[in-house]
Amino acid sequence: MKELIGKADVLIEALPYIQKFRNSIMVVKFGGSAMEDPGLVESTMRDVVLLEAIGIRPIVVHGGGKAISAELRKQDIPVRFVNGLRYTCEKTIKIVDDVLHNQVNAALVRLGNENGGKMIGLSGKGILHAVRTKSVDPVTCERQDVGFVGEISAVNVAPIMEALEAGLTPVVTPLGVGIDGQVYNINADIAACKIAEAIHARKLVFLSDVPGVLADCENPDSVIPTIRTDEIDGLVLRKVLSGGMLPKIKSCVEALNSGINKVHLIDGRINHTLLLEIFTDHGVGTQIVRPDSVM
Ligand SMILES: Nc1ncnc2c1ncn2[C@@H]1O[C@H](COP(=O)(O)OP(=O)(O)O)[C@@H](O)[C@H]1O
Ligand SMILES: CC(=O)N[C@@H](CCC(=O)OP(=O)(O)O)C(=O)O
Repeated sequence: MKELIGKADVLIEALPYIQKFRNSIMVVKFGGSAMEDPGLVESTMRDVVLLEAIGIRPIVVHGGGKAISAELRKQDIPVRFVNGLRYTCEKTIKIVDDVLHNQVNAALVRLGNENGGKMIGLSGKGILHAVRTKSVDPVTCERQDVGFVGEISAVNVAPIMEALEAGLTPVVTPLGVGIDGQVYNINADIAACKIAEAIHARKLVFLSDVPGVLADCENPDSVIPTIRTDEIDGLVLRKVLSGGMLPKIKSCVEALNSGINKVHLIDGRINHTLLLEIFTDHGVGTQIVRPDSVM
């Protein structure tokens, strides 16, 4: 009996958070690096189903960088990243489109629905308008061509809003299309931030393969619990942030500056980390805030 009452206590503890976030739109960026363990992927999608079931309106924007790299290697196509962005040649963009849509998106939607969710896969191609971009070195500002990589010029929120209004959870691929019809590869972190901005999401959470932003990448215990946006340039210059963390943090700053209240970076390799972040006060991972926001 004691054990059963304990379970009910857990539900009651979540009550203020359920009341706070009910009807709120929450963007969950599910990184490819947190998708290595199939059991965890299913558990994460089940957590999203729980959010949906209690009246929070989640939008999943997923990555799939590791799955894309694996497919490129299988086809003997070199894998190259420049400041966190994949060099994307003509062959690569086709593989990116195929892997994101047919492998990653399809699997996430299926897992969500098998667990009682109402998920719908949406290609970013109907949502993200893009123009070809270059990679910019965060320290030297040197620009480098990275092929068919897009910068988001506009977000068509209609397909996402239609899905939400129909009670569905959109699961979105990070792809965009130019006015000429060219498909562009878009970093999923940037896609998640731009969608969160355009849709005025209440919360934006990144699930990745690190416990948070680390002061020392070699030391998993060095998580920085809170980072103010005005501290980020210093972290970049001191090379505390590198690789995949660069587009993530850069786009978080833009999202915060355009009205998103808080961004959270949490460890997608830990079971139920998303629920812990939303329904407890324990503060897992790193939160990124504007200097003026109350902590
Ligand atoms: N200071 C830092 N703290 C944590 N991770 C960092 C840091 N700097 C660079 N990284 C790298 O960023 C990676 C996460 O970004 P990325 O590989 O793009 O993951 P995702 O698939 O979740 O987008 C980590 O695995 C780590 O290698
Ligand atoms: C331009 C660019 O780098 N696009 C990414 C898109 C997928 C992605 O961002 O996946 P993660 O979130 O798993 O890193 C790529 O090709 O890997």
